[in-house]
Amino acid sequence: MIRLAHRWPGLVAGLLLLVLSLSGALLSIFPIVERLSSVQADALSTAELAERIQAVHPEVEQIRRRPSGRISAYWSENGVPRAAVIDPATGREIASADPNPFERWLTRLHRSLLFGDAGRMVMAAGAAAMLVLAVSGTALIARRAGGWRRWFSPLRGPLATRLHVELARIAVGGLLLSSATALWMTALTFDLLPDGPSSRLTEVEGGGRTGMPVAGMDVLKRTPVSQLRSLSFPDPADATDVFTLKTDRGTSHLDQGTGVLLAWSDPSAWQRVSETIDMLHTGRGAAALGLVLGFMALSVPVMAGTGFVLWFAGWRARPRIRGNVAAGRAETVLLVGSEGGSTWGFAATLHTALSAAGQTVHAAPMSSFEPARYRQARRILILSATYGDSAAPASARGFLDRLKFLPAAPSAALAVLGFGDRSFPGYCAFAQAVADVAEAEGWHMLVPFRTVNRQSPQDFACWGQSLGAAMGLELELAHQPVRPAAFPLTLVSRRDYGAEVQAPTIILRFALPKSPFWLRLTGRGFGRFVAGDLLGVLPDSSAVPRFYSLASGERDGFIEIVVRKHPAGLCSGQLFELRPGDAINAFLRRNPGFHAGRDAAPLILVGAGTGIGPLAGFIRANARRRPIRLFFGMRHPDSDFLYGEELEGWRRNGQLQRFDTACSRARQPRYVQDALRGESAEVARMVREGARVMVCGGRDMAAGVSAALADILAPIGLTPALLRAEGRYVEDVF
Ligand SMILES: Cc1cc2nc3c(=O)[nH]c(=O)nc-3n(C[C@H](O)[C@H](O)[C@H](O)COP(=O)(O)O)c2cc1C
Repeated sequence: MIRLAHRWPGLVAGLLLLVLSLSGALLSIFPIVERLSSVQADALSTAELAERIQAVHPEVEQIRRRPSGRISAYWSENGVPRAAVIDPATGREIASADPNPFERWLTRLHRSLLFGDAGRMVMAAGAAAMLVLAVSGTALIARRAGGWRRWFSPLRGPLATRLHVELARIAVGGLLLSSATALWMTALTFDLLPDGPSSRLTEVEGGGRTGMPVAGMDVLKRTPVSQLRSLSFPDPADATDVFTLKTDRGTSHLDQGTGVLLAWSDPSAWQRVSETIDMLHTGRGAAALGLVLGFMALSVPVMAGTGFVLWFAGWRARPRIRGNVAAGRAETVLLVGSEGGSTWGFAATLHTALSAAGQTVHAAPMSSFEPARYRQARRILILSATYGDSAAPASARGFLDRLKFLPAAPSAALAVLGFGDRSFPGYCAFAQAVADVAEAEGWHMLVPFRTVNRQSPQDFACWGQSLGAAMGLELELAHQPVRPAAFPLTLVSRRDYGAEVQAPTIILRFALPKSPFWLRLTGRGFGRFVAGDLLGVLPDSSAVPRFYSLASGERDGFIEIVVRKHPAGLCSGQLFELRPGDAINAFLRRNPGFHAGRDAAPLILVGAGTGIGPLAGFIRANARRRPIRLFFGMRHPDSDFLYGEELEGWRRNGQLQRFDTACSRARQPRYVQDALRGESAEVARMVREGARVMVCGGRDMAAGVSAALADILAPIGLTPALLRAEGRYVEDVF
């Protein structure tokens, strides 16, 4: 909803916003230029100023002072009205009082697009669009950052996103102010707000005398020029006419024969508010603020450009399903939960097969779930992946909550198919949770919950058969996984380990691929990454990627992974064949659940075998020298001590406080959990002081580490589960 409120005003009013912001930014320069070029006379009294001007121009009718301090005078010469900027020191004219024609044109363009009242209304609509964009943008930034307090937290994602959000979080305050004040000023222009003085002056008449010199009038002597707005002179031939003095405090009338104050009126509260708003919007009287707001307005063209690029990239990346029927007309509603996009491919295959069987099918992301719209639906089919600890993939965010809070289960029957990878501890856990909640809420299940491991076409075809049987259809789902978009990565170096202990392992280092600016802008480049993210490697004859934890971050300038050779493993087999100069096809997948973070909390890193990869990446990136302790398990120090030399170097220069190793095939075999127990007092102390524990390696090792940690933490009243709930115990297991 907020996203829609942000997208549409931006797309519809984009050009208008460009004109508004650019003209506004240029206009913000004039007040400061005027202020710097005006001769200031704030130390003078209004009486002295009026006397000097009257000495040079006896016919003077009015003196005005602008918020910049510029003084101008108005008089008639032979019946012709004249106006000039005045030097307050001499009372003489120094320049024409007419505004600069460019400034006048720009002001008209900014206020009304040069089209009078109709133009004013269009520009007001532009200001309203800007206000909606600023408010919705503020909410989106806070949501993205994870709360208001994290407003300036570091950003990730494509260049266009980062530019857009980075500028927005600096400029949004100024844009909110400029657009809200613009709307107020438009309302004033169209008389939609009251704007008169609080006590209306009744007709004031002089006492019938004339000729008192201005220099002698007490009120004018007591009014410093810094408070003056205007002084209107009376007609000397009309003894009832009076002086009118307008200052920051109000309006007064003076007898021209005695200088006596005849009447006074305060400005109304509305007037004061309107004047403040005028000042905030135009910078007149607050030139420096005006300039700051002008600078902020300059961010609008960049945000409009990047906003358009983001919308266009999202529109292009949206999965296209041919013949998708509207939600209200479909008998079958197909909801998809996907992060990397592969589940959409399965959904397209299912959509095609059901449509060919005569069904009307609507496919949509799970996040758009709204049962009230599915008026004709007889069944809802959910295909969903799982990411991390039972977490929802991107296109299914918020689904479970909406499911739980439905007033009643719909009459349509439900089928849930989970997509996942058995190597993760929470195999298909999110899809399973969806099926469990739906059953608990009383949904009728069309077929039992099933799963698809590693995008297996066979698992999918099998589920298709049971679905077809339940629907009374012949459903053959022959899915060909689509190869994800990948980048060629060239191998720079390889280091071999572990052959002697039957654990052949390599550390592979690839060059960073160079992506053109346009691809980086739209997020289609290789992307930014840190250690702990994943590299999806596509073996030559398969469309299904294998994921490896990254042992380096983008800042290191290379891509590094650690690979163990699996007997008959297709991908690891191909990686072991690589020689420097050879290339593979790979892509990046973010893994925020296993990042070291940028805070200073101490880290306890525990890994075995190839699990050292991301942990080594964290240590390498530890430029700030946060306290890190490493526990590393291997088979034999002479054979598979991965990163052995680097670890010693990192320890010497303070990036690593200490490391302990455990060797399972040494003379005294030990596992990494034994090393952890050997340091239990120190581990407990670090945890008590806020350390985070990060474990990477095989599932058995992770279970052993968890058990050891449970024993170590028991005396201080903590458990691994408690730490996990606080995000202080994370695992990356395989
Ligand atoms: C970072 C990451 C975390 C994952 N976490 C899990 C998980 O916890 N459980 C699971 O069964 N599968 C997990 N998977 C595997 C994906 O769910 C599986 O590959 C799925 O087919 C991807 O579908 P998608 O491309 O539509 O997102 C994970 C994959 C990645 C890359």
